[in-house]
Amino acid sequence: MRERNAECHYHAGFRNHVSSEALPGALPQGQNSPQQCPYGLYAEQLSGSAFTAPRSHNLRSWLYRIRPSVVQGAYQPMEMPQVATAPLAERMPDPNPMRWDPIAFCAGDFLEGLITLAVNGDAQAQQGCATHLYAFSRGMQQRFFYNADGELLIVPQQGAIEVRSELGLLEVASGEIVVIPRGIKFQLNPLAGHAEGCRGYVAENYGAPLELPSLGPIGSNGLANPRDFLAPSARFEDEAGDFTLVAKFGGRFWRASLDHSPLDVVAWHGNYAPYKYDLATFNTINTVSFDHPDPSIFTVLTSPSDTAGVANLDFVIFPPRWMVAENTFRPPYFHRNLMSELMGLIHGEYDAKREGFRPGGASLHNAMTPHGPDAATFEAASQAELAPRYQSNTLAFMFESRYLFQPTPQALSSSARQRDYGSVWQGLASHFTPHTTPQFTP
Ligand SMILES: O=C(O)Cc1cc(O)ccc1O
Ligand SMILES: [Fe+2]
Repeated sequence: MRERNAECHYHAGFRNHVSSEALPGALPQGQNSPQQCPYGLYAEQLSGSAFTAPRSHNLRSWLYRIRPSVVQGAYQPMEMPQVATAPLAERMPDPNPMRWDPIAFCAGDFLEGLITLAVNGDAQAQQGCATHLYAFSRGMQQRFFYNADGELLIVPQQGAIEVRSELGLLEVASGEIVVIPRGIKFQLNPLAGHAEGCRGYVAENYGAPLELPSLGPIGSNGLANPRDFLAPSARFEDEAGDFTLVAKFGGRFWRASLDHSPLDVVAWHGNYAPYKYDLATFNTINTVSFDHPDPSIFTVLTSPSDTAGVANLDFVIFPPRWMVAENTFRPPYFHRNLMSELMGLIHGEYDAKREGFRPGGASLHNAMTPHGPDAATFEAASQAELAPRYQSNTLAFMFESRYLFQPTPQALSSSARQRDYGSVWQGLASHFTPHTTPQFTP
């Protein structure tokens, strides 16, 4: 039976090896594939890495389920035209800075409310990512989904969601994130009481699974601490009916019929599972002397590429924090970077932009495109009194990648696009005074 309002139970720790059972004794002891599993369950291994990946990166879970996943109809192609995959048919990345207002809510479910903003890399080469926006208002009902093209990093901006997954239930509010690994079947619904609409951002990571960044000289604690990541406990549905399993595979959507709920895993063990994380638990580190450090100090999770230190995808946040830097222009500096930056705002205001960057909106600054504080921010921060100040009412984030983001045709032509975005810097006048004597402050 479906347990609608069951409590969520979590296992704490990043990518821990978890043993979880919804019925006592459902996990086989001492081995993975006994001749007969407890309760008449089927054993099925789900691997998220090559079998031969180094142990530190080896990901797999053993699922003990009512029916094995092979019990399903044939896959048929289906249309989902608003969701795109890299590479796009026409390759023409654009160096212009771009910004979008929040998109409108659709009356449908999570999949119908998903729109691709920009993509990079090549999904089949397992490089790069897609960035999507979602805005939906109803549950997936009889539909379930898995993504063979990448793992999903979901950033709710408005409205709490529930993720009913094969490995258990996660409830995720705005200010939290959830990561659903490649291949895991799930259903994403508004959490009860959030039917007014759910909106947020998704990074579909084609590359190496997200991991915690190394801390270098910071030491053994700080930034996102492993204990704050939560994986769900086993929880199953033994339900017959007409269900549809939607798969994203090779850049296309497919559907297969099912006569039972695919969320029928009674017990599991392993280290391949969805997880959630509350961004408020991020241990923010910043200067206590002068200057504005690079935003890599705010990295929550990173998907490394084959080149050390050059990420396939970084997930970076700009959380509430104390600003204490002395004799410093405190907001983000003007810059041109190798890495390409796609930003979103969960709530409040972002300190580089006075107006126009709205919660639920997005901005894009591709490699080497100049950007930074808008003219109003520059003028105000150049004159501001530099007392210690708590920067509250803010939670922005960045999907940062070594690969150029290419907006989709629908993002380029969208009415949500702010076509005059570049004008936010054009009021920056010359203040050059060549005939005065500079005042150096040590
Ligand atoms: O462009 C941005 O707003 C992101 C950003 C923030 C920051 O503090 C320094 C560099 C940077 O790219
Ligand atoms: Fe930037």
